[in-house]
Amino acid sequence: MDQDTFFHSLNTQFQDALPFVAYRKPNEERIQALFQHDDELHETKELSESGFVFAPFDDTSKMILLPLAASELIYCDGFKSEPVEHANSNFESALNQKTAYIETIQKAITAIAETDLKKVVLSRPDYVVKDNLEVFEVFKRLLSTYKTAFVYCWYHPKIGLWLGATPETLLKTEGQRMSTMALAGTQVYKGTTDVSWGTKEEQEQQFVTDYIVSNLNTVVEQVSTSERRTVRAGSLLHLQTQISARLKKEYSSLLHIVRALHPTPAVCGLPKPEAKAFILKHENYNREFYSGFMGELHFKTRQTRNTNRRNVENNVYATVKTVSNLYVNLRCMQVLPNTIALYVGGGITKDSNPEAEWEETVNKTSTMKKVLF
Ligand SMILES: C=C(O[C@H]1C=CC=C(C(=O)O)[C@@H]1O)C(=O)O
Repeated sequence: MDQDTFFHSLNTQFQDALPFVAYRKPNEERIQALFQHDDELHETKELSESGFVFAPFDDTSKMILLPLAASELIYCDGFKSEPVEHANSNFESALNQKTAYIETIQKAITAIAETDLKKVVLSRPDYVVKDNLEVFEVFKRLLSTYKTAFVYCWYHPKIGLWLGATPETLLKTEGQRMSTMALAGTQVYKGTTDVSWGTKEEQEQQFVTDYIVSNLNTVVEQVSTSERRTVRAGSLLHLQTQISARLKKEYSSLLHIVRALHPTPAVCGLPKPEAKAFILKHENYNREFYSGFMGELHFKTRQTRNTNRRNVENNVYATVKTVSNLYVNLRCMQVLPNTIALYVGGGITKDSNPEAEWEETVNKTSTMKKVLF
């Protein structure tokens, strides 16, 4: 489908107040959209259905599903990126937001010194006042600006409207293979990925890798980890380790694996229960879908393989694979009446400097502010 028809269909679905998601996976050309036929709110408890899941941070709250069986799937292959002028990224944050955030960071540093807590990811909403947001123009700007991210626009009339461009994969599964990543540590991109990292960032990222590997050990086998490398996410850099493994037969349900991972110490902390309790007690707002996860559940992909060049017709083997692609909902915004809520956070450890942690969240808001106008 061409770009104009694709965006026209999205607009019609939105005007009709019907649920949809439009998204592009990292480094891919194709934008896909799932249009649900009615406005029913579907929930998934087991992650066993085919469709698009949108799950909150709090793993005791409802995971929303746009079921493939109740939706139409459309594609756009020829999206033309447009140069984006990033003029308006300097929206000011209220001063009292800063004071409150720094106080919470200080409480976290004290808790880390005095209890078993080793790392906690604190976050905050940042509000931008804006009337009549041109949602699909913002979505196009996200698509044009963040090619290596998972870029999405998700809507359900009974839940709300979210957009984002996240650098973090939660989980990919294809048949018996799975992969994930440990992403943490942040610095501003200054023209090169050849940078050095402080001990705080290296330790923070190592916590995430160790946690993922040890938690996965119960549900997978043959775990392998890549070298740690620096990756770019828009105007920021992070440390990343890729982790892959084979699913154990008895644990190959997606829910088992997601439970072993989500919420990872990249968005929650360590130990997980203590970090989560700290967040729920001290953050003073509801994260909802920020730092939750989202993506394709059990999509069937058909792969053809040619085994004999001479007799093509009789030797094309088609295998149908079931794949799931889930991403952590970071660098995202929620569109509210006359206001946009941007959500940003960062990992706090014993070595955190509160002022620098505040600055890190300010830098993270720029991912979204750059595409607002
Ligand atoms: C929690 C966020 O980022 C996570 C992912 C990468 C680096 C992070 C950090 O440096 O703290 C965070 O763990 C966010 O962007 O809101």
